[in-house]
Amino acid sequence: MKNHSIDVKALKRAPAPSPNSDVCLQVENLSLHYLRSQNVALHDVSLEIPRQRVTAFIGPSGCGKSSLLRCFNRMNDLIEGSIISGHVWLDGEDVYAKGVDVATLRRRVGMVFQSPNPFPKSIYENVAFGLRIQGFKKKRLLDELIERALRSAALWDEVKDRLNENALVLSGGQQQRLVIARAIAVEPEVLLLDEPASSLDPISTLRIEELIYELKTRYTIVIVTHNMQQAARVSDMTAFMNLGRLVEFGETDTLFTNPRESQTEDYITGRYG
Ligand SMILES: Nc1ncnc2c1ncn2[C@@H]1O[C@H](COP(=O)(O)OP(=O)(O)OP(=O)(O)O)[C@@H](O)[C@H]1O
Repeated sequence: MKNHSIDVKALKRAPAPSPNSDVCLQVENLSLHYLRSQNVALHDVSLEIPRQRVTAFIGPSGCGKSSLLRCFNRMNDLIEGSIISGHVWLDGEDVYAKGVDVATLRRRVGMVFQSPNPFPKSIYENVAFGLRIQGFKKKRLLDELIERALRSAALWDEVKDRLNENALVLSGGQQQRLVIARAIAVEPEVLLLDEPASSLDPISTLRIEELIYELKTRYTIVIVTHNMQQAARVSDMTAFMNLGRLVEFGETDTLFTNPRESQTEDYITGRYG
């Protein structure tokens, strides 16, 4: 893929941080600016995302939550005119280093968006998609891996007898679990969830939240949510952002019950703005 939008020169070389097995993603002095936008989207953000835990990004609309999430698998590369500086390290590897294979990075750091976006193909083919790209061809192995992914996404029992039906006939909640199955089929290390339940009804939302709880035993999960109750329910760590800055980051229980910063307190108590 042509990398036309990242100002690589702006990324100064920095020594790799010392490896820490509890930390999956390290973000260091990360700033991001979109040429088409007046505001700086991210301003000097530094934080460490713990491994196999759920980290939630909360904050008012436009504060940079999704932009930060997209830096983790270089989805911002796809936005022409994004200028980034600072560092993101995945397991000690610089995500923005010259020569990084972005397709491999995106396999390691999977992403699920707000609206379910299955391909207009069968349920089976949706989950097979990434596996085929990875070179899996044998039907028996594919069947096994697809069943495993659908079971992990708590969808197998609902679709096992209709794997050849078009994915678009599934309900919104089922489609979102299918997209999660598609992401986890290729065994990523990190799962980025950008408001994964915001278009779903309360029961489907609950299923996604239960699923997140189960998946964190195997994956590092980062979720963007507008729903503070959801952040409090599903996450271990929470980052509160405002105007492109990371205001506060800490254990979810502490951040919601005893925030350090008055801005955080104003936001979580609804006094913001
Ligand atoms: N593709 C883009 N092109 C130009 N500017 C953008 C683009 N995407 C986001 N921005 C700008 O970057 C800033 C941060 O946006 P971002 O979507 O990351 O915030 P957010 O906290 O996720 O918002 P929301 O909660 O409303 O989804 C905003 O000022 C936004 O207008």
